[in-house]
Amino acid sequence: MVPVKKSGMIDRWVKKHLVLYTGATSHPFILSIRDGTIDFSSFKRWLGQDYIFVREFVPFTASVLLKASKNADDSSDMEVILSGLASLSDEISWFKQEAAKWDVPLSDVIVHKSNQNYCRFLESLMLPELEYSVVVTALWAIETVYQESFSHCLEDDSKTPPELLEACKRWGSEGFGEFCRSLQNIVNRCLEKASEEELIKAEVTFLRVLELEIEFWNMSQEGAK
Ligand SMILES: Cc1ncc(CN)c(N)n1
Repeated sequence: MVPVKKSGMIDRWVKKHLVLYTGATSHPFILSIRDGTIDFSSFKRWLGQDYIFVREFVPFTASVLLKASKNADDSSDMEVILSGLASLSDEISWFKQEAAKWDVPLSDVIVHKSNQNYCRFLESLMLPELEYSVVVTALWAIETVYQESFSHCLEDDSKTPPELLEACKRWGSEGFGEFCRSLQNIVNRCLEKASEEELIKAEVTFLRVLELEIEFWNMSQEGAK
């Protein structure tokens, strides 16, 4: 008999919320990179705002790591999350280099409302009372939106401008995909054991991440409103 692979909660949620998920992972901003029509001023806007976001993302990821060290029932969770945290150091350096290349003064970036909302949401997830299963779901969702999005820009028939290939490879490459799959396995395992209340909280958190990611892409594409 062929063993039937039990699909995890994440697959079920992605199917259930496919419209919102696709909205975040195939946003017009990303599609404009993929088809080569992107307006470089949008890319520069995204660059400056995302630098601010990533700086906020560091303490959030550290807070997930702390919860993993206290609550994870598999010690390898800590190693996966630590590798993600460690790579953010390189990511910040990359943003600084890229900003210099594109003439984006990072010290003068005015934090856009959508970015402020997202950073505030990250702060709310750092509260100690928030369960590990909920915050690791958020970490998975945040990383996966970038992974899926940028991987579209590396597909064979994409016309991604050469100047943007490095950015696309940072998140769209197989290595980052492997990291996201490891996070997905952690989330599925945590959710299998979660209470009904925790499951609802994790699903709501997943949906909020998708909404905030869409708003972030909208801001990058449309500019400050
Ligand atoms: C808004 C946003 N979302 C996700 C990522 C990937 N760490 C990011 N850099 N920025």
